[in-house]
Amino acid sequence: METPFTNHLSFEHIYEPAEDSFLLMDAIEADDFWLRETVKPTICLEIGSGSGIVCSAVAKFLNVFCLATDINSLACRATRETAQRAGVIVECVNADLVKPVVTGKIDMLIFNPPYVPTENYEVASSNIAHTWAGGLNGRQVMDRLFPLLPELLSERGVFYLVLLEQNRPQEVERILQMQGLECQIVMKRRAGIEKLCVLRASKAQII
Ligand SMILES: C[S@@+](CC[C@H](N)C(=O)[O-])C[C@H]1O[C@@H](n2cnc3c(N)ncnc32)[C@H](O)[C@@H]1O
Repeated sequence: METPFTNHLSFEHIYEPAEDSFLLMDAIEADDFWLRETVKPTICLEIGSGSGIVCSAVAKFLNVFCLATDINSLACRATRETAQRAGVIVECVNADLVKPVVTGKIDMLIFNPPYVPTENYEVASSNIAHTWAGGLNGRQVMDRLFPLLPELLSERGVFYLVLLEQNRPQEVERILQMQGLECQIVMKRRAGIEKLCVLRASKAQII
């Protein structure tokens, strides 16, 4: 997948693309055939788009219409700029998780969440803390999304989530399986001291 340029951005208040961003893009690229042949996504939503590097790359790679949300308004602006420079349109809304998004229509949902285990008070303590501080087990933000998934995803919808080993990926798998989603860890990577993986949770049949 072609990586969009982000050198027009300052990373003082938004997340600078890192190993987790690239792992997510690689995991999606590895599903290329299945995505094109089975999911055939028409609407993709990235939650927490940051610089916009992931949704812009996905919009271009799969030729899919991308929506994005970010709780940081500066990230929303960055996302729009990155998309424009990549030659795609991404509508980014300044919102908490998926608040304004129409449910039942999302074929592809992407989230590289704030996943670092911290004290709960650190979550949302600043724009930059929003990018990494995940509270207890690093799951405070992503756990709020899980109950919304069955309604949010379309009949063939698929969800890609970046997780850290300390987030207890197997526990997350069980939570999502209980909501009728088929789950699999599709990629793992070590980045310094972090052990990262991408979990895929799907309504569409996996071949
Ligand atoms: C780890 S960064 C990922 C940025 C980008 N997607 C990437 O992979 O490079 C997490 C992003 O989620 C955003 N975020 C954190 N909490 C959020 C929430 N409740 N709703 C929407 N976005 C949120 C942060 O502002 C940040 O941009």
